[in-house]
Amino acid sequence: MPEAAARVPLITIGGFLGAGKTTLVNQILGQAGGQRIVVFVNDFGAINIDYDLVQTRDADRISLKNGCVCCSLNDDFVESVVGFVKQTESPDAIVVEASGIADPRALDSSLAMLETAGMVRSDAKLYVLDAANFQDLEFDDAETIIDHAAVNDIVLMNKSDLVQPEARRKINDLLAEAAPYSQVVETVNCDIAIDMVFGAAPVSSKITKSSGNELQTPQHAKTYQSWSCEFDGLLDREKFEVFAMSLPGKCLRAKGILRFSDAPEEPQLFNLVGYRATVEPKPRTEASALIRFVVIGLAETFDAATLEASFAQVVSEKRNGASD
Ligand SMILES: Nc1nc2c(ncn2[C@@H]2O[C@H](COP(=O)(O)OP(=O)(O)OP(=O)(O)O)[C@@H](O)[C@H]2O)c(=O)[nH]1
Repeated sequence: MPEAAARVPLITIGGFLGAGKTTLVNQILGQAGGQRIVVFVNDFGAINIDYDLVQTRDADRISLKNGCVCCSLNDDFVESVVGFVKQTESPDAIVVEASGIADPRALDSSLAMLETAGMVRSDAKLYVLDAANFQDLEFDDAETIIDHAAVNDIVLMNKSDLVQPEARRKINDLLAEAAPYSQVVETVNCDIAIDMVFGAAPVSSKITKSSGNELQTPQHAKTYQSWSCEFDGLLDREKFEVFAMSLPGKCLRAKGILRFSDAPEEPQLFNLVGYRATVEPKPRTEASALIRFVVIGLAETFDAATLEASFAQVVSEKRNGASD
């Protein structure tokens, strides 16, 4: 069995839809300074957009597609981690970004297996909490977020730039009660030092709050549904803006890599979290030039057919493609 020090350090990143998990992955990669960090990305939905946004070379980002890591992907995940660790030049560290609907406890058994086999050293478990969106959540959703946050070593109270000190204090109070062993760090764009996350002694094993049932049969508190499309073409910017404004209330999260007919060579990154939408130039990666768009919502209110029809009105040119 490899020495503990020789095991590859592994951290996990959880957090609700749109909290800033991919932003955190890129913060860590930006501070890696030549170290090789392999990133596992588990988007919910058929198209893994976060994969495109993780700023590392293709071979070192692994998309866990077609499901949520807490439900269906643990075997693939374990096998893939083992494959990387056994490479002649194994990675310096591994980062796992769970999907925005995953229960952070769900990876515990896989991580325990990998640790027992001497493959990885499980470092900090991180949870990104969207301080801005938290204020708009219904009571049971807010409870779920706090419950999920509480089983992590470090909680990033992210988007601190968007909330008043009083709101931050309330969240801090809730976390102090529910997560006394977690370290809470207020962040903007998940600006945390890499030294804080690697080598940090996990404290989550001390946490007693998680119930045995949840550990064995992780369930999502709610049922989610997504609609996505991917094609080679262009969108009408004004029509897209009207479409985007119609989304809040119909979905929880939307994101996309878009190309508009007035600037086809300048791909844009669209993000909608709750009621907050942004469009900005897409960071450069080696990824594809196709338009990719994903909308995620609660199954009980989600209307994929209407979304698809509305989005079709926004397309000004389509060369080929597919949607789910
Ligand atoms: N104002 C503000 N925006 C932020 C901050 N952190 C992240 N964002 C924005 O929030 C949006 C969602 O960020 P992501 O990193 O994609 O969130 P995510 O958790 O990976 O999203 P999913 O994987 O879809 O669940 C993006 O538009 C980010 O630029 C922050 O601290 N402040």
